[in-house]
Amino acid sequence: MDSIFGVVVAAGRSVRMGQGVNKQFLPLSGLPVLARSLQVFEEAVPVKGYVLVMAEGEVDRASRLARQEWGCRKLLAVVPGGERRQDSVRKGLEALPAEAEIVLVHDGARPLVGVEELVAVASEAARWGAATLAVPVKDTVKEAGTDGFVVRTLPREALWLTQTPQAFRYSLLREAHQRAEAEKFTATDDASLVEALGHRVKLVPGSYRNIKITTPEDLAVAEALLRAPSITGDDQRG
Ligand SMILES: Nc1ccn([C@@H]2O[C@H](COP(=O)(O)OP(=O)(O)OP(=O)(O)O)[C@@H](O)[C@H]2O)c(=O)n1
Ligand SMILES: C[C@](O)(CO)[C@H](O)COP(=O)(O)O
Repeated sequence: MDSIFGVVVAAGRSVRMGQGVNKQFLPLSGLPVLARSLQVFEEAVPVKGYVLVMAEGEVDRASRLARQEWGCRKLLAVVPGGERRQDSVRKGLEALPAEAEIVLVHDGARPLVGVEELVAVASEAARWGAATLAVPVKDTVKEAGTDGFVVRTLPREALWLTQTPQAFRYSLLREAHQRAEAEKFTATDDASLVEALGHRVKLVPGSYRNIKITTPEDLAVAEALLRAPSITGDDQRG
């Protein structure tokens, strides 16, 4: 059995949430978004431990809340993040113990992921080296020009929305981050950095419930989903 660890990033600025606070501290059905995200790592038995990445000024607060109020027992360290998401992930990776073989990278802003999804993506990473949860696109996607007109319509059958956790062999993800640093390459997810190495990333079908809390309406949607645990919408492909 591979040694599985996690990195949860929550060091962003929450600009699109527009409330002037870290969105991951906002309450979601009575519990902060971040507490819910960490709970999944606590409950996933194969996960041995995880590192939390926070903005520099929130490290102490998050550490106290997680350990004293949210009951986080597998939390190994809370470390300061960086300017870009990938900087925060890199700093989290550097704080993992040497025994880490598989690493799950998760957005603190995705509180609705299920334990079984987390375990599934880790298991695919153990097999393929790199894997990400993803769901098929439901809308028709247009590529636009700077003039605001459509350039082309993309073939929907081939399009997936990627989520987190994304899981990787630790050595592969470290190499991908080091290469991105050396080549000044920025990407919005870790899978892209691994793809840039020429390594294949396995898509693991996830759930439409696993939304990212980005704008205010996402909180309302997440509240509704928590009230209706049986709604998944995962069969609605087309
Ligand atoms: N420098 C950064 C940027 C983002 N994140 C984290 O990466 C996840 C996904 O990012 P996103 O949802 O875009 O969060 P923000 O960057 O905070 O959002 P915004 O662009 O609206 O400021 C979030 O959990 C966020 O806290 C991070 O740890 N460090
Ligand atoms: C990692 C991610 O959640 C996958 O969908 C997403 O790319 C994060 O992007 P953001 O711009 O930081 O929201």
